Amino acid sequence: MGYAQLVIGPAGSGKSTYCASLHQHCETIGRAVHIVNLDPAAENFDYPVAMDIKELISLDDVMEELGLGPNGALIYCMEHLEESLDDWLEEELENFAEDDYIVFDCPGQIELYSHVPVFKNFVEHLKRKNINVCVVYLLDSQFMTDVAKFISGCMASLSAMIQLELPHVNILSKMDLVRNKKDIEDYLNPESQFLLSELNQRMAPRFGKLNKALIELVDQYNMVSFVPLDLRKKGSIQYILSQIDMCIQYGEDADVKIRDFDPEDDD
Ligand SMILES: Nc1nc2c(ncn2[C@@H]2O[C@H](COP(=O)(O)OP(=O)(O)OP(=O)(O)O)[C@@H](O)[C@H]2O)c(=O)[nH]1
Ligand SMILES: [Mg+2]
Repeated sequence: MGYAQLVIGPAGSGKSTYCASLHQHCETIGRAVHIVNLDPAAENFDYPVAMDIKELISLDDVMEELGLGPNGALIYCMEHLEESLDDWLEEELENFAEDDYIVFDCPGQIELYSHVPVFKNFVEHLKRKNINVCVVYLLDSQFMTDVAKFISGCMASLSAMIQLELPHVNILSKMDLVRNKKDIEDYLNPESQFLLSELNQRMAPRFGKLNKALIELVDQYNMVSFVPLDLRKKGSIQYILSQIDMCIQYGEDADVKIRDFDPEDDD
């Protein structure tokens, strides 16, 4: 049984920084973790790259050879990854041990998680290899300044959740930049009534029904919860890691093994 985090979220939300911090944290506590770059445009890394999509395909090459713009080229690269799941990915995964913990640092274009099927198939492939995967969705706390942005962030995360059908942890990144912590706290575990009244206050009355429907949707999926990530605080990344570990049952197998040998079970 292997374990993986799929680190996704909008462009610039802090995915690669999170991966680097996670790597550093794991190194400090003596835990093995392997970070994989899945962004064909990424150039600089603050973590050792255990596996790199650029060895399969690079954005620059695609732009140059096919005359595509950056976004079209990215989609092309990711479609190429999708076609290479059974050979390139399969071979690369052979380099990991069966119970390794892998973190995939993904590109930031959100269409990749809403309607392009590459990650859906990527994840299916990991599941077939007996890897427990958790989606780690990063959202920049700088955009959590009002309810409309919050709802739009929730919708983007929700669409990834529905598409990928995986355990899902939402993270509010860059908490060190938040001046007024109180404003953000309202959004970490918000009450639906609070969101609705905020939204109604902000929008023209004719949006009342839409607001209600949106809030109900978010509420029904029970996903309006964010874990704050403040990289200045040591405990922050540790707490997030423990939440994710719980989602993918990391560490639980070890317990089972110990229990198997419990002398009380021996008759
Ligand atoms: N202050 C602060 N800045 C951050 C934090 N995390 C990321 N940043 C900055 O935000 C910018 C984007 O961070 P990245 O980690 O590259 O974001 P990303 O999501 O990997 O971006 P893409 O891969 O391009 O989508 C960089 O300038 C980072 O230094 C944080 O916790 N605090
Ligand atoms: Mg990145």
